[in-house]
Amino acid sequence: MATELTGLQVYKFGGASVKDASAILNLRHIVETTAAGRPLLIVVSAMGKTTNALEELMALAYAGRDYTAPLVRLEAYHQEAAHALTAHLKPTTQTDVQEMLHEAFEALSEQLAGVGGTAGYDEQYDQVVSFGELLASQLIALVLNDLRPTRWQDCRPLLRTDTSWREGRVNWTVTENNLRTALPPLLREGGIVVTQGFVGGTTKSRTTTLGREGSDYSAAIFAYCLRAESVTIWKDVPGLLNADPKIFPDTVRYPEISYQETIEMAYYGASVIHPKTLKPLADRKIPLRVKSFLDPAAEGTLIHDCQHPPLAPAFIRKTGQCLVSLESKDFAFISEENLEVIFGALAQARLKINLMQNSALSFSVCLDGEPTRLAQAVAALGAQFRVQYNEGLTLFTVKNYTAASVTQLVAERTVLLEQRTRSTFQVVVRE
Ligand SMILES: Nc1ncnc2c1ncn2[C@@H]1O[C@H](COP(=O)(O)OP(=O)(O)O)[C@@H](O)[C@H]1O
Ligand SMILES: N[C@@H](CC(=O)OP(=O)(O)O)C(=O)O
Repeated sequence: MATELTGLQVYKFGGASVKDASAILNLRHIVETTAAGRPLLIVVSAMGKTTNALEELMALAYAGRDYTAPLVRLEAYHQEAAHALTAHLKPTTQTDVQEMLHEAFEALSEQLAGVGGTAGYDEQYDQVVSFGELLASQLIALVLNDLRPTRWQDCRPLLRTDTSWREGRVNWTVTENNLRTALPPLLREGGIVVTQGFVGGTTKSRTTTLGREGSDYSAAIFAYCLRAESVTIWKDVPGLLNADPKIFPDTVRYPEISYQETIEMAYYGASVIHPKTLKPLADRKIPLRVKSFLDPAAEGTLIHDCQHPPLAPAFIRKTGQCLVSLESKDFAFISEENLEVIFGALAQARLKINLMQNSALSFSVCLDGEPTRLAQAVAALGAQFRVQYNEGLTLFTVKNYTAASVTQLVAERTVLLEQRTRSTFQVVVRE
């Protein structure tokens, strides 16, 4: 029976914020100083680059190659963090951490040893790659339990997805019902629950993942289903900026921004927030804060249902793009019938269109350059169309562009395709 829970905060900590012992102690400090006495659900990602390491292990195991060295490295990385935490934990917690790591790595070794056989690659990938979040969430639950009663919750029996391996689609009805039954009793009276981002489970108790960088989305799923008061995602940046500071100099922070603007930025590729995160939050008008785990007292960005004056132009860079041009072999115009065939083949290959443009005889699409999927689409279209493509390109999008921002962007870059609406400028370039 579902019971109401009021005042729930959801905190999401990504890989960078839990990458080592000092990051985990910083997380504990944030919880201690910002969430005292309130029900708190913490969603965590795998530590640092663990998901990449697990992907590598999976690929080696599947290819029947030796994966001992990277597995030892991954265990040593987690052990190093546990070791550095020792002085900060109660003796019983230290023992619990050691036992947890031992059991988790035994289970991972067993899983890797069983890779192969009849199940497909993607299904087995999910069983292996989910370990990062399972490990990190258990470690953090133990560390926080020294501070305040904290429960670790395996999200797999609760967050129900279908069997779209590596991109599990959420069954919202079942998930909402499960979460609203299981979590409120654990969260009442200031309790903390720590669970995993990125991970879900099927009806048959198989593990699924929600797509790379999907932990932000997990936080939104939990918040939506539990009708949270707010979500905070803790990042290594001061908030949502008008561009990635690792790529663009002189960025500015948006103190406040609407769901709609943010959804568009995420859609165009602003990697700070997973694109699926905003819709569930907007549907229930749950505010999303982006805050810096390096400066938790700073204001950050508030994303919510609001009106605001025009924002400073936002620059978004998406690398690894492929520009495909299709021309009908019989010189026929690009017609609706042709487009139906083209879109059908792209959808079949699960390729995502980032930009498209048509002229009388040719149709161009800019896609994420996923080689296997691209080859599948090209093979399907090759009989009917002359297919040409350029790989290794970059798609820039400028939202709320000005003439000066566009001039600056295209200067000294080879432009292959350009498009603009009243608010958005997009250009495919070779850098
Ligand atoms: N518009 C933007 N504003 C802020 N950060 C951005 C933006 N676009 C891209 N980023 C990048 O997003 C990174 C944070 O996101 P991410 O690495 O996914 O965090 P985590 O994995 O810790 O959740 C920042 O370090 C920054 O380089
Ligand atoms: N660990 C997963 C999920 C995730 O969202 O991670 P992060 O929050 O560090 O982006 C990944 O790397 O894809």
